Amino acid sequence: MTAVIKTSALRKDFTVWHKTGRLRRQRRVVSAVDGVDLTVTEGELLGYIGPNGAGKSTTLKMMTGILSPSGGQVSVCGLTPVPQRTTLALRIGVVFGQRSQLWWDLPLSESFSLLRHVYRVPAADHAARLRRCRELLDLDAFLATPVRQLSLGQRMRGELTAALLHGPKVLFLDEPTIGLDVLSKQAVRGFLAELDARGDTTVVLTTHDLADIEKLCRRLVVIDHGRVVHDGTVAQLHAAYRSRRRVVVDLDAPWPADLVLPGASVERVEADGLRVTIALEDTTAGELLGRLAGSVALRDLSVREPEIDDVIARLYAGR
Ligand SMILES: Nc1ncnc2c1ncn2[C@@H]1O[C@H](COP(=O)(O)OP(=O)(O)OP(=O)(O)O)[C@@H](O)[C@H]1O
Repeated sequence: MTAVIKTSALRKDFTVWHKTGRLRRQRRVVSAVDGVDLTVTEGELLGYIGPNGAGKSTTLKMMTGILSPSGGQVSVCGLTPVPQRTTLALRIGVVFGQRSQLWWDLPLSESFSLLRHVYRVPAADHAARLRRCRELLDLDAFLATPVRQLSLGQRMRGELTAALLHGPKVLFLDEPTIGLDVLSKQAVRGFLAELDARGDTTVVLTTHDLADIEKLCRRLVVIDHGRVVHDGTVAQLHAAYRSRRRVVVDLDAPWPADLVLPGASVERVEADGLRVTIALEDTTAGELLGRLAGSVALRDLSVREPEIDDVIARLYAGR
């Protein structure tokens, strides 16, 4: 597999000054990215997550040539981002929440035409890519609307299109679903899933919306205080943090507090003892059911898979 993005011991330090008195200031160095080693291969869709201030945007800015590293190496499409920024711009697409590639006073469609000239895209390629985006992102209803009048969800769909019209090899997305309504989120996720299925674009996605991760990413890199604390699949993350399945049982008579459940623990008792949530630690739902059937008046039962929010919350809390 070809490595499209490679970083080794990548660092970024910022110097910040704090006021310590009326005229005094103290210098402090913040290591926003503190030795990140990462390899992303062609066609991967990588989720890059972490709590606020973890260093996600700073990493993306170094990968896209906006910021120079303080140390280590970064290469994207075989190029060194800052010195080769102009060449790199032709090979990557970028959607950063705060920045826009669109012309605010022009209709969306005119921004797309201008971008074709900026990137010198052959007309047929441009038309084919735009057609696909129009279909998948449902753009037609607002193509003639000036960008400043678009809703956030409409603009984000426009930004995604703008980032892809020159056919980049790598797409960097910083919080593409933040603040979007349910339908726009679905449209963006569906679009990214389709992009992933085609396999010709490598995507790096930062998000605080863990549903994005669950729906889209096989591989997840978690960064905290500038360091990688997990690199693997979502399933591996659950295994590492011993995520547990839960069984919720509804009863006809209150839960007997003295009941012993080997390999499981009672997490919550509600509804006057008629609903109990049990975490499976070292047993299966089947074994638990067998045990419960002889001891309590079961009315209903459901099994809940571990939620990624839980495991991520535990990971962040343990830092
Ligand atoms: N230009 C800057 N000058 C000084 N400090 C900065 C600068 N940019 C980022 N930082 C600091 O570097 C750290 C990492 O910031 P970064 O924006 O990369 O985090 P993030 O993971 O993207 O966070 P968020 O989820 O809140 O967007 C933070 O402590 C931040 O305050």
